[in-house]
Amino acid sequence: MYSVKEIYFTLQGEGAQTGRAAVFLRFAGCNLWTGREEDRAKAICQFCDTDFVGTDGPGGGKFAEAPALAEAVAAQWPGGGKPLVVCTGGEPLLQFDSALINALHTAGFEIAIETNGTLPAPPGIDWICVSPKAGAPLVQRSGQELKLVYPQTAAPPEAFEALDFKHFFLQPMDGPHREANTQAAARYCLDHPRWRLSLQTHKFIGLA
Ligand SMILES: C[S@@+](CC[C@H](N)C(=O)[O-])C[C@H]1O[C@@H](n2cnc3c(N)ncnc32)[C@H](O)[C@@H]1O
Ligand SMILES: Nc1nc2[nH]cc(C(=O)O)c2c(=O)[nH]1
Ligand code: SF4
Ligand SMILES: [Mg+2]
Repeated sequence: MYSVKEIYFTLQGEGAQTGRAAVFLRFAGCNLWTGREEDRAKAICQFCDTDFVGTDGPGGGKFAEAPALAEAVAAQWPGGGKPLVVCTGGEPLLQFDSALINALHTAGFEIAIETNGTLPAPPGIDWICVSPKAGAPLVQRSGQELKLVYPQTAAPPEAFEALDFKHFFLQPMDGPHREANTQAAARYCLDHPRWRLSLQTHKFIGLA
């Protein structure tokens, strides 16, 4: 059984695949926050910008089997190009499994995942984006991109730059200090050129 908050078609707004059309498959639930505002201050991850509670979003629901979920994802793809699904959440690795990887590949999709890295990714995922969180164990230490929300005092970029990733991104923390965080992230990338700046471009243009 998969609990899905929402399924929708948009452009990947972040990281190395920015601008690419993708179906977003957002799983419900996370291991670093309940998703309830009253719990935010005591959560391990306190800056989350996402509603991942419940299965009530567009295209959301409970899916008993992987093929049914893959079919719901495929129904959102308009045709043409290389179909891409971005599996996110919440924390997708709480629910993601080899049955779903097989079903999405069978449906013709390239599979990307956005994860906090606290759980190991099963084999077969085409694009792994890990976004480490201060105070949480980092288990998934390899992939295509590491996208660190910046700044996190207890998770400085230097702690991650030796890991096995192709791309290293800093993404300014959204919230009340977004502008200052963006300046600080840009400054860090200027001073440390192996890091690149990832802006959440979908937010500029009103995409979800
Ligand atoms: C909502 S999370 C879901 C996937 C997974 N739980 C994770 O944290 O990577 C998707 C992406 O948004 C980032 N993110 C969450 N809140 C943010 C914020 N306030 N500002 C910038 N990026 C944020 C996360 O770090 C992650 O890269
Ligand atoms: N357009 C768009 N791109 C994204 N890339 C990662 C996102 C996420 O929430 O995981 C996200 C998102 O929520 N929207
Ligand atoms: S780990 Fe990801 S989904 Fe969970 S609270 Fe943090 S940013 Fe949100
Ligand atoms: Mg998002």
